[in-house]
Amino acid sequence: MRKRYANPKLKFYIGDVRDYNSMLNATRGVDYIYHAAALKQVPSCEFHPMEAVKTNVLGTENVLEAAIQNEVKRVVCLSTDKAVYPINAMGISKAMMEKVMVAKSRNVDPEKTVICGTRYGNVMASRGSVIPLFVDQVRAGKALTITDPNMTRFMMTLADAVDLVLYAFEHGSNGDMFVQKAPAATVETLAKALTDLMGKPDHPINVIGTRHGEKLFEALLSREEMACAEDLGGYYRVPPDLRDLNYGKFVEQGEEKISHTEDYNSHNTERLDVAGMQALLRKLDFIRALERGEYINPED
Ligand SMILES: O=c1ccn([C@@H]2O[C@H](COP(=O)(O)OP(=O)(O)O[C@H]3O[C@H](CO)[C@@H](O)[C@H](O)[C@H]3O)[C@@H](O)[C@H]2O)c(=O)[nH]1
Repeated sequence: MRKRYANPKLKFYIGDVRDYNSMLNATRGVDYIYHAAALKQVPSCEFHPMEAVKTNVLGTENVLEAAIQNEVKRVVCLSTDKAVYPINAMGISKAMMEKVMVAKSRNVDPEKTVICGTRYGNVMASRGSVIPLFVDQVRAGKALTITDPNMTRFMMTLADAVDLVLYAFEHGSNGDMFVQKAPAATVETLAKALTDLMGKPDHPINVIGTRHGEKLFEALLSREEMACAEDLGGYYRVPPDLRDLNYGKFVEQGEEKISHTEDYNSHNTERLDVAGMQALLRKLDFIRALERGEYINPED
């Protein structure tokens, strides 16, 4: 990266979010932090859950504590839809990360530091994800490995994800969580959209079944969060729960609105059909290249 960007404004440190002192050192004199460091693969976290705890939970505590100590003005923490109603170790560790983020933000002086977060769904064509995998399978003449044709996922481009983080950066108050309203598609629709775009509409498909730790659909906001979310047009803002530790407020007072609210998930959001999915795919350079019969690495 140092050679690729060759920019004197960039500084690189050797360090680890697991090590508080290295975070303290790396955040000295810093104004803003985008905290994206994470173990993000579902299967590896499932087999090594304590590694996920160390990086995603304790690492976040280190980043935030160092940011507070060094009076960093703003910190945006990146989370995932898998942190909502989590069922796998990666999602559970990210849910705990969010709790750490909100707890820290409660006790911080907003004149000095603001800590907020974002949650997003699948970033299309990110490293190790299904779109580059399907493209490689088509190019290699191998059958597409579909887990469950009816499984849905929110679909976001990298540009959408960056916009969301910048929106949170500009508008966040302490403890706020931002999500972007996003469409979703079934895996079957995604596969059809891709094979058609690549001129292989009859490419074979192999249904392999749901993988370890996977959900049929993802939620970006729980129904409790939907009940207090502020609708900002393209985004939702969820303010932190600021009830204090007065136990009675949790036990004796309910919230009727929650009973009538649905969560915001990839089954009930806008559903893309094949044409809609293709329109979104065409926003990616490497997909437009594929349509022209060229191949460029999606990570370049
Ligand atoms: O061979 C495959 C691989 C995946 N899928 C499906 O494709 C969808 C997307 O899978 P994948 O691209 O592997 O992403 P996820 O497992 O949903 O996780 C990604 O998206 C999350 C947000 O939901 C991030 O938090 C994770 O870090 C990131 O890896 C899922 O429905 C999978 O079941 C298949 O059908 N066949």
